[in-house]
Amino acid sequence: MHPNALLELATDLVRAILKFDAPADGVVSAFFRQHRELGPRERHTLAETAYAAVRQRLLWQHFAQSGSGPLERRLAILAWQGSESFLRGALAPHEQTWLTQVRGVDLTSLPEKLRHNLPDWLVAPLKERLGEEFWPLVDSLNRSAPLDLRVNLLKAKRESVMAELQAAGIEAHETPHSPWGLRVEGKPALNKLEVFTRGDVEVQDEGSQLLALLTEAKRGEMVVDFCAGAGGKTLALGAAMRNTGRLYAFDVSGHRLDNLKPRLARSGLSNVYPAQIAHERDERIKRLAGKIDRVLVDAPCSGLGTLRRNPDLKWRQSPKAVEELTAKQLAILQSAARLLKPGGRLVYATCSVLAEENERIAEQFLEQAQRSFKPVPAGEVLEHARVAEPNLLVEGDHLRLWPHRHATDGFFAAVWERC
Ligand SMILES: C[S@@+](CC[C@H](N)C(=O)[O-])C[C@H]1O[C@@H](n2cnc3c(N)ncnc32)[C@H](O)[C@@H]1O
Repeated sequence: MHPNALLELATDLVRAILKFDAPADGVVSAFFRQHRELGPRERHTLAETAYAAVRQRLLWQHFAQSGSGPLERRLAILAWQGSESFLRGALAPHEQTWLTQVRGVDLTSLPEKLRHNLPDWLVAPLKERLGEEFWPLVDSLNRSAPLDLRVNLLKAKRESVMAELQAAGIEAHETPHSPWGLRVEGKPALNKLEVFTRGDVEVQDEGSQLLALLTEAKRGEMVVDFCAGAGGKTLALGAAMRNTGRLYAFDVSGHRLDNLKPRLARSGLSNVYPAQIAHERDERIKRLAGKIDRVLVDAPCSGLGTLRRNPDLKWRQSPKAVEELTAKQLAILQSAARLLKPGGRLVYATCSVLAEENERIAEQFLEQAQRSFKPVPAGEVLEHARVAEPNLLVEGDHLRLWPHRHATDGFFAAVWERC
């Protein structure tokens, strides 16, 4: 494709993605469905450029005040993630001069807002919580997330998967904490490899694996994954149960649960019972009250711990949306808690970094449930689950993961035992 034709497409995609009227990954997929002629390298350049435009939107918009031509073309030029010579081949002489001038600006001289590219309402709580670690977090959010795999121990061992990947020219090493995890070098396509189609591995962030490990589901137990979605954690729980007992995968979204089906087929699990529920007080929940050994509540949340993968969320979320979510989170947690039998374990988790969605929900839950639930320190559970160096993963009684500290998404989890 001619360089300018690709830059024009990048301009169109940047225009579409910056409307923020739909999740960025959906906008990119829809764009590629309309442009089936594009090859993998072109798709990669377009997607990465669009994501870079979202990640550093404030900086690029500041620079794009100079220059000429359509604003989105200037943004696409600034955020370009393909080859430099290809880009230069697309630019008119005045654009070349402008780009060189802009690239010469000393970024350290710019106001903070243009360097962190975050909305004000998010900056304040992050600075308060992280202090000097705020800037390392900002740096980590501007990098892409590593590719982590969870080995399905029902079917394979970590060493054998590593050897098979290596034979396919893919370097992978053990994740630092999860005993199930592998971290792959680069971003190789995996979905056609036998090790994947056979169900020996699933793509899963190490942080998500740690949430399943905290649940410590065991052989023969009755377990509920209350907000199962496409079942990333369901699959990990089912394998931990060695395909025995009963694992209910609940979600209000039938569409998301449908995405669990092919993954379930690959995994070899037959102990999983997916079920769409109408809401958290569904009849099904009432029928199972007091009968369940372990419940994982991977609650719907702002997703602000996943900004490396979903940078659009920082512009699409708002304090009002977070407030609405917190009411839902507490309601789901309280309802899910009724499922547990005495001695049973409840795990509440989010992929948010905000205390409102995390510690505050855990506190409110315990205030109302202190006679029936007692907190369990996450560090002790992780140690018991053979997670390496659990002390690095916790703040007080809770699991707290950060992209800049742990190279995982931002995650929170609290654990309780039913008295
Ligand atoms: C963070 S996602 C779950 C991701 C999933 N556990 C995984 O590992 O792939 C939260 C899920 O909660 C679901 N949800 C929202 N409201 C719910 C409710 N009232 N009861 C149960 N699930 C709910 C959403 O449909 C969404 O799939």
